[in-house]
Amino acid sequence: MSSSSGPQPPQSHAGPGQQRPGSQRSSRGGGGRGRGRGGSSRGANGGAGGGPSRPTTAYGDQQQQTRDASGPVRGTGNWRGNNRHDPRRNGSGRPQQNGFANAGAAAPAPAQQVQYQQLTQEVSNNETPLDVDPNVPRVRFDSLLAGGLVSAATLRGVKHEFMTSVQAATLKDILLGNDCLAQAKTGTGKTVAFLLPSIELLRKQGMAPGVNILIISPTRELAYQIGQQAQELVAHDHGKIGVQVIVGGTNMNADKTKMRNHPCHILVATPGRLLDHLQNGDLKARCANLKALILDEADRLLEQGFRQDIEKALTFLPNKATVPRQTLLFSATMPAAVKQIATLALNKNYKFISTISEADAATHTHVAQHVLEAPLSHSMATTFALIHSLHAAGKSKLIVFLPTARSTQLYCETFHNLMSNLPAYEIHSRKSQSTRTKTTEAFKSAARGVLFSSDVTARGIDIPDISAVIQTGLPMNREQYIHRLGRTARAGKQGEGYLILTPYEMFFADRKLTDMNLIRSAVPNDTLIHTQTAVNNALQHVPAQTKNQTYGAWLGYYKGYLKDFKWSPRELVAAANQMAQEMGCTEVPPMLAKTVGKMGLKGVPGLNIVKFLPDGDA
Ligand SMILES: Nc1ncnc2c1ncn2[C@@H]1O[C@H](COP(=O)(O)OP(=O)(O)OP(=O)(O)O)[C@@H](O)[C@H]1O
Repeated sequence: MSSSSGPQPPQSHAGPGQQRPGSQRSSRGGGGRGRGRGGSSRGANGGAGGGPSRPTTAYGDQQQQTRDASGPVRGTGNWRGNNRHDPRRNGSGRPQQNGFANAGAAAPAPAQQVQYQQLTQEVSNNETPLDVDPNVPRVRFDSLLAGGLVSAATLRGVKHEFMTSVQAATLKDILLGNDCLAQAKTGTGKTVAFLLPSIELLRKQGMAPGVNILIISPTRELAYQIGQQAQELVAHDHGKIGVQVIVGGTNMNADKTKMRNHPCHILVATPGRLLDHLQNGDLKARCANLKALILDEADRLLEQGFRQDIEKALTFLPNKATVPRQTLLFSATMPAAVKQIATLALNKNYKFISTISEADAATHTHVAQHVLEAPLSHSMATTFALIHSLHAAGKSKLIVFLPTARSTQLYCETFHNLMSNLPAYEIHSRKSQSTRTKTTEAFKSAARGVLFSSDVTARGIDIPDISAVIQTGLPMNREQYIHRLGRTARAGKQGEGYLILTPYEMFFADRKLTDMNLIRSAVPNDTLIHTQTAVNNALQHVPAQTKNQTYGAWLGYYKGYLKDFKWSPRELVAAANQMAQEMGCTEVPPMLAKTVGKMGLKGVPGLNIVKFLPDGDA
């Protein structure tokens, strides 16, 4: 391996004086192709440099107390492996051409770091009951009946006592039939906000044959969840109002049979499957009397990637001039660019309703948000050390978001080999839909565990009692960061957020999240050292196929950030090769020429281009 050109395929990484897998190797996971990135939200260049954070004694103290409570961390049955080395000794920064990280980059100033324990204390004293404005009297659901706004039949399905801000703020406009663009923070009850009055209108106006309300969701999991909530709201009607869900990854003929044989007044769909049915089934005819169109997570649906499907789907719906319909767009985030194109679906005189004032923070103020800077070689160890610390502190229902399906798989498989006392769950687009559904349901009802997830659960998913959300690697954009964070601290509950970035990814925290009051934190050095060695050992049991796929996906994802990182393609490949080495790959993972071509990396030195991939690597 030359120090100027990166590891040359197909040589082994372990040269003279270099580390062998499982000795002093360190690890981290990578990314892969994300589905459509929001160009507008991408950060400007900068922020590279920096290095591993200095350990905070305070976090260490907390860890110490944890140890006192739960036995010694080092050598406990929770962690496997006993090699020792200092994971920080390689430092971090730009990838060297030999694939090893730079040493000794600057650490963040200690003043920026915060005592972890003190922080949780402060937060728990600062309870915030749901998204409620203290200046506005809370509205009881049953008062809507007295006021003649909502019928007893509709209210019978509601299981809550008081309305949330967004439910109160949007009710009248929706009941009046106005088009609405509504924005409210994550976990504040937007689903009931659009379902309840829409169902009430359905009752008041009478149901027409076919689909009356069409709801579009960007993910399958969210579609099922909305379907469930709609079902709950109409359950006492004993099937008079039919609710159905159609999503990709399932049998289309089964959808058709169900729509033919059972009532389908409210249809929840993901964009691709919806379009398929509109183009290739009889759904267009079924929508002939459509009264309401609802886009949940509207900003995501109007972003590149989904927008074309939505635009196309709209062309199959009845002309609004002949069949008037109401359109509702809901989301926690509403970038200006989306507001501009919202008229694509909305009437010109639509109402914009937001329960987030301009001065208000985009996220819940009762959610402490931490940023941990860790070189790529220690991202995984930092993540797992953090999980361990949180678990030891009794915060044991966690979600870890990763940039790609493959890195999600790598983290989960490694975690399986590492922590035996906390169940791990894995969800991403490479899993079958039935597995995804089962995993979501199992994790929803679990008392504790770690869900490793790609962005398929980033938006809308309502999992009770998530103690903390960890985001490792670069989120697709600011909005996605907010939605992922929003999986915790829902419905007024407490929660914490952690963002683990490499020094060159720090531009995202520094430029895109300036208003979030991120707290610089660090995992204590001794915990990190211990975890790193355990991770190295655990990685030896992860199949080469997972590592190879993680490598390819990482290149695909981070290729889009070269400008932000101020990297050349060669530096990108060098960083990927370094990652492969640290994962314990014995050679640079193979890639097909056509894949490399699609990524725009043709001719970049350091890649291992092969004619055929090993079995199963595709
Ligand atoms: N009026 C209410 N009072 C108390 N809890 C409520 C109320 N309305 C909804 N909830 C609960 O709040 C939680 C979050 O609701 P929901 O999933 O609709 O939030 P959301 O605003 O759509 O979140 P996201 O932006 O993440 O999609 C759910 O568990 C729901 O049952």
